[in-house]
Amino acid sequence: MLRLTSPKMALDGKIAVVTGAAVGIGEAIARTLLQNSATVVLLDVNDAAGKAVVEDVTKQYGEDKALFLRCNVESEEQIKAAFQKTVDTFGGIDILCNNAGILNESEWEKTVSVNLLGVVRGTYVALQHMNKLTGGRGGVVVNTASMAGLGPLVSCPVYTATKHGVVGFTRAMAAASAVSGYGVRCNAICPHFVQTDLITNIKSKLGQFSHLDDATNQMMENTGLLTVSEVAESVLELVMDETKNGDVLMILKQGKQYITFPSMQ
Ligand SMILES: NC(=O)C1=CN([C@@H]2O[C@H](COP(=O)(O)OP(=O)(O)OC[C@H]3O[C@@H](n4cnc5c(N)ncnc54)[C@H](O)[C@@H]3O)[C@@H](O)[C@H]2O)C=CC1
Ligand SMILES: CC/C=C\C[C@H](O)C(=O)/C=C/C=C/C=C\C=C\[C@@H](O)C/C=C\CCC(=O)O
Repeated sequence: MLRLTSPKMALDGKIAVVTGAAVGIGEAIARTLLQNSATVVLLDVNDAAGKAVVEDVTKQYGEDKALFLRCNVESEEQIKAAFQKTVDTFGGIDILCNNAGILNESEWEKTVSVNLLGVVRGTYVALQHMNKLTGGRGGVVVNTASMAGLGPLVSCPVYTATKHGVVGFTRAMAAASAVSGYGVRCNAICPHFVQTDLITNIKSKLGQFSHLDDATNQMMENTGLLTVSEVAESVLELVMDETKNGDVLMILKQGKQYITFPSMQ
C-alpha cells in the first residue's frame, strides 16, 4: 500500500495541549504526540520541570514544536490565557489532553478542583476554540481518569469520586458534541497503577484513610505497575482513531479493554 505519509507523520500540522505535562503520564503523552509530529503546548504548575522537558524535546524536534506555559487548571483565567496563547502562537487547538491530577484525601476540595473541575474547565474553554459551530476545526479531547473511575479505591473516596466524575463527564460531553455537531470527540483513559510520583508516599496522601494504605499497596503489588509510555500509547490510540467518541479505555498491565456501560435507552 502506498503510504502518503510515514506513520510518524500522522499528527503533522496538529496542535495539542497537554495539562500536567511536566512529569509523569503527561510528560509521556507530550513526548508521544511530538514523536508523531504534533506540535505540543505543555501546561503545568511545575515551571522548572516543564521548561526542562521543552528544552529537551526542542533539541530533538526543532524550534516551535513545543512550548511550556505555566497554567494552574484550578484557574479558568489561566486556562483561558494559555489556550489563547496557544491559538495566537500556533493557529488553533486540535487535541486536548486533560491529564493534570493529584491524589490528596486531606485536601479533598483541592483534589476535586484539580481532578474534576480542571477537566471541565479545560474542556469548556477548549471548545470555544475547537467547536466547528463557533469557527473551530473540531478535534479530540482525551481525559485522564483512572481505574478509580470504574471501581472504588477504598483508601481514596474523593479521588474515586473525581475519577468517576471524569468518566461520566467525558461520556456525556461526547454525546452532547455528537448530537450538537461540534466535531469534537471526547474519550477517557482509565489506567491502573502507573510508576509516577503520584503513587509515591501513598500513606501521606490518604488523610483519614491512611490506615488503609496496606490494602492499596497490596493492590499495587498484585497488579504490577504500568509505565508512562504504555499509558501514552493508549492516549495516542484514542487521538488517532476517529471512530472513538465517548469511549473509555481501561489500561491494565495485562492489556487494554474498552469498557461497555449499561444502555440508557
Ligand atoms: N500514577 C497512577 O497510578 C495513575 C495516575 N492517574 C492520573 O494520571 C494523571 C497524571 O498523574 P501522574 O502522572 O501519575 O502524576 P504526577 O504527580 O507524576 O504528575 C502530575 C502532574 O500534574 C501537575 N499538576 C498538578 N496539579 C496541577 C494543577 N492544578 N494545574 C496544572 N498542573 C498540575 C503536576 O505538577 C505534575 O507535573 C492524573 O490525573 C492521575 O490522577 C490515573 C491512573 C493511574
Ligand atoms: C492510591 C491510588 C494510587 C494511584 C491512583 C491511580 O488512579 C490508580 O491506579 C487507581 C487504581 C484504582 C483502582 C481502584 C479500584 C479497582 C477496582 C478493580 O478491581 C475493579 C474496578 C473496575 C473493573 C472495571 C471492569 O472490569 O469493568
